[in-house]
Amino acid sequence: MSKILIIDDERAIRRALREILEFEKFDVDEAEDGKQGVEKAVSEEYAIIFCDIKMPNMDGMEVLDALKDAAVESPVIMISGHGTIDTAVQAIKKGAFDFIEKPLDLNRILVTIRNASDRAALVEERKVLKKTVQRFKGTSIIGETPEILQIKSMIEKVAPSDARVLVTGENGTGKELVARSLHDLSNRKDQAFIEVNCAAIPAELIESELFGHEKGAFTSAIKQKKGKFELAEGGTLFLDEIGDMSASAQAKVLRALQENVIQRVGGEKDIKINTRVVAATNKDLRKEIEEGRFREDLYHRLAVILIHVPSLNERREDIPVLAEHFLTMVCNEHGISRKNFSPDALDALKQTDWTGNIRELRNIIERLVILCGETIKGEDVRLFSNPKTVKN
Ligand SMILES: Nc1ncnc2c1ncn2[C@@H]1O[C@H](COP(=O)(O)OP(=O)(O)OP(=O)(O)O)[C@@H](O)[C@H]1O
Repeated sequence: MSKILIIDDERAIRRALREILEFEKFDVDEAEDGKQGVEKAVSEEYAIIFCDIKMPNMDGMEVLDALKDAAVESPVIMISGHGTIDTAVQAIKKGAFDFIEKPLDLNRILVTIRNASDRAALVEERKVLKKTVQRFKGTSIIGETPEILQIKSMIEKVAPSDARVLVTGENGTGKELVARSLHDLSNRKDQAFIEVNCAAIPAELIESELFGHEKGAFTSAIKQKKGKFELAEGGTLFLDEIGDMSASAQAKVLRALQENVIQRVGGEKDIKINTRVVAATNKDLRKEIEEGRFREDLYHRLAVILIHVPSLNERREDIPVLAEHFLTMVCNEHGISRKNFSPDALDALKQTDWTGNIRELRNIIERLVILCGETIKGEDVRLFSNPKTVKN
């Protein structure tokens, strides 16, 4: 239920407004002077604020200024008496949403509330968009160790070419982030980036997933479907966990890469494709080849450029900058003011054994943000990260 704040020194006005608003199923809060009103508006989020213009000590205009300084975004509706209409007009110029006049008119109040609610919904939408943009921005590759700087420079060099790239590294090291950066910095950036997790799709479905199928190709193929190679036309196809692909799918992917054509399952027509392939694996593909599980010819087609992402334990110097980055990101996502790390918290994070790499670091920071106070301390890290993994 939306909450509305009434700031007015006159109890009778507060009571009358409250009755109207509660009848309309709003949750109502009151403040009997400007100072108390500002305090409430800063500490709690209100859908709408009603504020009297003429009040002793802090008047409505001063309240408006204070709310603006505190970046309170709730629409403010001024309550104006006979002598204050001019001031009410000034208030609108200053950013108040609207004003109502005493004596209170039910219809006028309801119309104003409806308009303000629409505005509040827009403000909310803008906040969500802002967070999404921040999250998206947060996907740039963070790190300053020589290993990461080398990866970034490699991405910049390789991205604009159409060369295929094989990204290797343990789970959670940032392989997908590398693949996305390659796409974002390429001439294909305005076309699709399509991801296929080869390990997550059952062997019997992977071919249809990658190449599509014709109607009737198999029992459940009730209509024709395009595969990911076609959907990524002009863009980038990211084949994640390629080391888990079945032998028969490997043979078909090889043909697609050699000839730049595919055939849908159950189809006979060759379809030309212009799709850049970036693949990733946490497996040692050389070993997979030796043991007969991965085709060497496919390996050479995929690994024109090799980018290896080191584990987080191999680049502990990046932990503070990554931790600060995730702290900002997580606080924004949760809509709370930014917390901070004490120096010993950063030391404790640096000493932790990160078997799950950056994904695990991000998760632990989210846990710390939710569970700890304003300043996250070393003892918090030891308590809330997996205790067995902290090195002494
Ligand atoms: N250098 C980095 N800077 C900022 N964020 C990163 C970095 N590396 C990884 N991340 C973040 O860590 C998480 C895991 O990264 P990503 O999914 O790219 O790893 P992955 O190696 O592809 O994992 P998996 O092998 O399990 O698929 C993501 O949220 C990603 O945005």
